[in-house]
Amino acid sequence: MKEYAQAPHGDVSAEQPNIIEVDGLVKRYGTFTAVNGIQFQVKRGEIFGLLGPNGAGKTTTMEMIEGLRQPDEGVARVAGYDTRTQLSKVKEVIGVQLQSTSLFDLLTVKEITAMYASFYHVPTLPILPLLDSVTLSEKLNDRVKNLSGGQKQRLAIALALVNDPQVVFLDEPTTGLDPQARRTLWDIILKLRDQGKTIIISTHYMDEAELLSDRICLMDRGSIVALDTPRNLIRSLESESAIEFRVPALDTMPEERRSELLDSMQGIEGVRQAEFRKDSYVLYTDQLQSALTGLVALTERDGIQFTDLLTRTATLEDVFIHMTGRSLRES
Ligand SMILES: Nc1ncnc2c1ncn2[C@@H]1O[C@H](COP(=O)(O)OP(=O)(O)OP(=O)(O)O)[C@@H](O)[C@H]1O
Repeated sequence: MKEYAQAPHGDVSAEQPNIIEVDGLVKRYGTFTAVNGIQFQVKRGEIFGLLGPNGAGKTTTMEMIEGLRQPDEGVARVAGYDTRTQLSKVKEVIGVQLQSTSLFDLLTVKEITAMYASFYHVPTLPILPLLDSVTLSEKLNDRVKNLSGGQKQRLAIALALVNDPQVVFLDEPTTGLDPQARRTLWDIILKLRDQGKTIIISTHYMDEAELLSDRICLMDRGSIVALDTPRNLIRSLESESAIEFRVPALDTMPEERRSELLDSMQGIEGVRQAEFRKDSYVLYTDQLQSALTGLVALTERDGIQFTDLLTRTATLEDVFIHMTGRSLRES
């Protein structure tokens, strides 16, 4: 199996010019504010991940940048073009992956690609090499309805690339796909970046965001909670490792005793942060050995049994929980 651990994060030089500028974007639906005054820049050639739980405002943000949705306030510029007033220019330089459900089921792969190409006034890419680049050349004459989920998503990406755009928008491209199909798509996305394309990808999978993105914009409830490289986001926890375990006696423990226990754990040498989450304790540390030793000493002293102990490296999920108090999945 291919090894993804070495994904080339941070290749994009800080000196690259901005290709997208988002300044104070707001979107309201009635009294509900879906996007609440966000601001960021995307550099040419980077993969920029929008990561957040369902309803965080990722799609709305992307659609305002694409010019598909009018912001109530603020400005988005793509390659210098204002998406409100220069939409036809914006359309020439962007490609947008459509959700597979909106593809025409009865057309063949080749026909739908030719149809999309015919929409453009700018020169489009030759169809066969384009479909080959998303490993669909063998499916040329198959009807869209007969494609698998992964093949449909690859076709949707090919359609987004037909005008050879500078910026490609991918909205949750791997949702619902099996692990192999996700990996195939990741390969295609990384190759697009190698070709110099700028990619904005939204996802609620933290592994995907971490693997693909040069920088990640963590969103929650319409706002940006953090924006940095995956490595720096995790570093912001100041803890490389997390220790998780359960204490079965907790169910019968008085509330006061529970919080005393959490305070004691917080006091273990090397523990930077102690949290109680769902039914488990989570300790964050940069000194795994001394935190573990301290935990064993504490529980022995107080006669507390723990179970299901595991140690792991800290992840973006931990960053999100630290920032918002909720997990990416449960929000
Ligand atoms: N047309 C609309 N009318 C009313 N509310 C809307 C509309 N479109 C989106 N919303 C609401 O705005 C919020 C943000 O939605 P958005 O689709 O941007 O989130 P998201 O982060 O992309 O989530 P998901 O992963 O579920 O697509 C949600 O609470 C959603 O219900």
